[in-house]
Amino acid sequence: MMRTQPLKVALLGCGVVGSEVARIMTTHATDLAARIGAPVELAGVAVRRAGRDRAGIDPALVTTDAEGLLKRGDIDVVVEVIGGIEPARAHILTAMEHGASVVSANKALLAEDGATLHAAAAKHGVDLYYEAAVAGAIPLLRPLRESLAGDKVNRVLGIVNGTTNFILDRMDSTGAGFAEALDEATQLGYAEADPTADIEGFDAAAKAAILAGLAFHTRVTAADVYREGITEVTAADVASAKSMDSVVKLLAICERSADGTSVSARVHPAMIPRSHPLASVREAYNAVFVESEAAGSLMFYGPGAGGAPTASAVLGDLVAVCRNKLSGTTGPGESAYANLDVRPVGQAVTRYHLNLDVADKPGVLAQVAAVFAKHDVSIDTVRQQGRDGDATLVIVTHSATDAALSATVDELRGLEIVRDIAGIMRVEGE
Ligand SMILES: NC(=O)c1ccc[n+]([C@@H]2O[C@H](COP(=O)([O-])OP(=O)(O)OC[C@H]3O[C@@H](n4cnc5c(N)ncnc54)[C@H](O)[C@@H]3O)[C@@H](O)[C@H]2O)c1
Ligand SMILES: N[C@@H](CCO)C(=O)O
Ligand code: NA
Repeated sequence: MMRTQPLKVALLGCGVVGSEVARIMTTHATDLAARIGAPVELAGVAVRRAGRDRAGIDPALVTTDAEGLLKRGDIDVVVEVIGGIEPARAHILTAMEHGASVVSANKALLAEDGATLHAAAAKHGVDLYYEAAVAGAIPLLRPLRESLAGDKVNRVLGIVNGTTNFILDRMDSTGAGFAEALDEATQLGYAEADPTADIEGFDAAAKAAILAGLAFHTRVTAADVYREGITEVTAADVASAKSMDSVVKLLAICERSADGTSVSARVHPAMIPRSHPLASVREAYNAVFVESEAAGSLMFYGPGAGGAPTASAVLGDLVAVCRNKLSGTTGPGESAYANLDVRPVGQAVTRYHLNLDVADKPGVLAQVAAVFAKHDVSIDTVRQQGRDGDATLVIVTHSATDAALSATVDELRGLEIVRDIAGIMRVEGE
């Protein structure tokens, strides 16, 4: 039976995502009502600046007083698509205190202080859903939170930032340098005016924290995630990867340790073989592998950004929390019972690629190999390219800790025969 009394929705923020949420709520109102079991009504839209023409939105609903809207007392669900930490956090807490469930796309806030929001949701008996916060439209958090709740996830590995994937893809396909590829991403509207959060890896690190928390039932914040962006990736690095039939991708990697007692999360550029499924993720798409004990490897792929795709995830959450409201229940809350240690990256092991410019004379290879051996870094392959008396050694190691590799590089730099070390990059996916 369809309830005739509508569920009231307050929209906070009416930018790229918010305007698409409002549009779909209007154009798909009949279907949404049928799926929920009650109509949903846009009861208010909080914006930063009033007076703008917002297509399809009744100007009478628009307010700059978000707190006033939330304190009215008749709002059932709040959709937060402002972004950033404050005032988004304050608004979400006010909404929950007044009995509203919350749908948010705010990865920065969830990764910094998800615990406070989850605690408030539990205290006030409301929902907190945020599928749009990671990998946009791709259903990923619900599968982790619900579909895989009976399995044991060991690893989550993926491309979770569209802007940087677009830049690296262009560098690979055209040979462009980083700055040139960033310009193109900006012109095409992929990169924001201030692209720092994307290119320095903050956006991906926030997403990695959220993924690790859900995957391992452990609180992981953005500060726990090791982070390197792509600003140091050069055309030469990409060319070097190409010569090894590999591509450079910005990866988010969340792992359970072999003994199962700790987890780690890291975001950094890495070389992966061109044959790896993540290598074929082009332009601004996202893709995430989830490796779990019983299910094996699952791959999630699709648009990770953009107004309409992100709104799709928001609307899916909206339907879910409205259904819960109607049936007087809430969905799963925070699951952090495992409380595993979160390891620093220095202890995480990966393979490394590096280019050493060395003098081309007898004994050089042995001296270089001795330094690797001294720091317990085992060499997998060495390829030598000669150049007028000098040579470049392209070295790929077996798995080593970041700390061991750094110590190796430091000592190599001190050798008289080593002219330069470049292209230091992790190697994943083999
Ligand atoms: N755009 C995407 O592709 C995408 C994808 C996934 C998640 N997200 C997340 O969605 C959220 C919104 O992103 P967006 O791309 O729509 O950003 P946006 O900048 O286009 O929109 C945010 C809107 O909020 C408004 N705003 C700022 N402060 C406000 C306040 N105090 N009260 C009311 N409104 C206020 C701004 O004026 C702006 O219109 C962010 O958390 C973002 O990380 C975006
Ligand atoms: N800036 C983000 C938006 C989606 O979260 C990206 O490029 O992936
Ligand atoms: Na998603």
